[in-house]
Amino acid sequence: MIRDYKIVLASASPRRRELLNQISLNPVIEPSTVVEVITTRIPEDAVMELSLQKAEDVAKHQQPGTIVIGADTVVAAEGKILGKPGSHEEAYEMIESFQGKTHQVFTGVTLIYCGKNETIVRSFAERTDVHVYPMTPEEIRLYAEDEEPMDKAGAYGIQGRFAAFIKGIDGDYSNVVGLPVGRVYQELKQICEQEEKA
Ligand SMILES: Cc1cn([C@H]2C[C@H](O)[C@@H](COP(=O)(O)OP(=O)(O)OP(=O)(O)O)O2)c(=O)[nH]c1=O
Repeated sequence: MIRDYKIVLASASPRRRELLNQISLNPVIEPSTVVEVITTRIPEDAVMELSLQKAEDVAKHQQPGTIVIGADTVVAAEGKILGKPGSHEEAYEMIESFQGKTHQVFTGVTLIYCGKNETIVRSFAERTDVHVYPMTPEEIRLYAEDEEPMDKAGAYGIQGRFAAFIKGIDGDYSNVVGLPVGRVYQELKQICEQEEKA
């Protein structure tokens, strides 16, 4: 059973911890300090790559019987991969580029099971399409000036004030907030089943 394992979340994101708490998992928080390196322009591959780097960094010093979760979220709009904005001006540009349109949010997740004699590594990526209402320059300015966009990929929080501009989504909501918890649970279950059979 999943609750027999120690779960470590290799992320400083409070949203990811809350999403795991929502499904009754209470991970130990150990954010990774790895320097993130992307070697691809394909968003699915980039987020899996980054999630693997974060999970591997934290898995190095775990006891047997631990499962480490690493994750990374980006927004893809008009062929560009957008992470967190570096300034309020950059937040404005990001939001301006996808107001009145549809963009994609990708979250990559890597699960590493540290066993006595073996290690199991599973990486996957989830995509959610997000449709945004047209916004006036004033609405964009007011939102981009706020602190809410500054620690979020694509410079918005669907769970926050930006909900006023969300027309709809196709895919998993929790994936946009930073962790596709349904998929994470299903993958964790498979690791536990694999380990219990061994
Ligand atoms: C698009 C979107 C992103 N986000 C957040 C999820 C992630 O926390 C963040 C993307 O940054 P990440 O680099 O994926 O994660 P992080 O820096 O918060 O944490 P760590 O590197 O330690 O794992 O953006 C929202 O909260 N709401 C949204 O609508």
